[in-house]
Amino acid sequence: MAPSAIVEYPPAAHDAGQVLEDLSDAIDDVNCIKYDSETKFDTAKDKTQFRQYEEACDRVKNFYKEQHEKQTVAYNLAARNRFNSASRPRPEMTVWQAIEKLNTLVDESDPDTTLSQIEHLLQSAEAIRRDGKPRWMQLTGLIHDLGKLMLFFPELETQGQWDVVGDTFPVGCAFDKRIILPDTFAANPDTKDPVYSTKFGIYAPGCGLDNIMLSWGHDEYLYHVVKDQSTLPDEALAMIRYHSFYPWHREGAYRELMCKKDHDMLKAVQAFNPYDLYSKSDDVPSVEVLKPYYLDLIDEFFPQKVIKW
Ligand SMILES: O[C@H]1[C@H](O)[C@@H](O)[C@H](O)[C@@H](O)[C@H]1O
Ligand SMILES: [Fe+2]
Ligand SMILES: [Fe+2]
Repeated sequence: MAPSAIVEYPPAAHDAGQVLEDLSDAIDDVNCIKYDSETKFDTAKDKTQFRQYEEACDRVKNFYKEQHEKQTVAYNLAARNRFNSASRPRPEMTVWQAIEKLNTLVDESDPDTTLSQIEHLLQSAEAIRRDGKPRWMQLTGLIHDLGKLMLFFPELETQGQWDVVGDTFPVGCAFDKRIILPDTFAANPDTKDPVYSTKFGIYAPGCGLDNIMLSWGHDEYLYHVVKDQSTLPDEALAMIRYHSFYPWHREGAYRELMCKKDHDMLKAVQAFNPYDLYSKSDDVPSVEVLKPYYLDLIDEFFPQKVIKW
């Protein structure tokens, strides 16, 4: 360390904000959650080449056109009711069985990978592990897209991929221009609704993201499954629930709906995002080699092993 970096005590300047920031950095260090460290990827692709939706292929563009037309408040309420219905038979399987089951799915919304989901999940988890992040975060990387299993559960009556994958955004208030391909909302009936088409719609400023209906899909579904059946911390739950909410965590939209807690959650989600996105160009991992390590990790945070999906 260069001599100029030696900190004098007592500090010359009494900047309370700075002191607090230093303290919070120190606490993050202790918790091993240093969010701003350099993240390394064996990336063949540079970061500006990801998420290029205007230039994406028809598979992706058609996906978003359909999703943006069909994600309405009415649909959202119906999907949540189906999920919460006490009479819904809940499929049961371990987390690893769920990962293997998802293996056949290729995500139609994704311009950056055509790998199977098991490979995407292992790439994310391995990138987090490589950077020395805590075990709960590695596990979050491993499971974050398991909500896509919805597609295989007929009781949830998913309508195709449009109500399972892709970016998310709130329904019940105006669709922000910072959502990808924003013009494709024109045919969504909620854009003609006198309340849902206004800036805050059915929400109040500062009401908190917990009180917002995000478009229905794999994030929200998995969040509810994991919240009740794992010992993962709040940051992990936020990473799962909001990882597809790019207009918020990347573009800065909908910030006026946040409450105090959401600011901490935003930092966590932003810390998670590069591992989800940029690991897509990493080497394809070997499932068999990695399996024993991740089986242990799953056991650590899912005490009852067999999960109700
Ligand atoms: O295409 C992707 C994919 O479906 C991801 O799982 C989701 O989290 C992203 O936000 C989305 O853009
Ligand atoms: Fe996802
Ligand atoms: Fe992902």
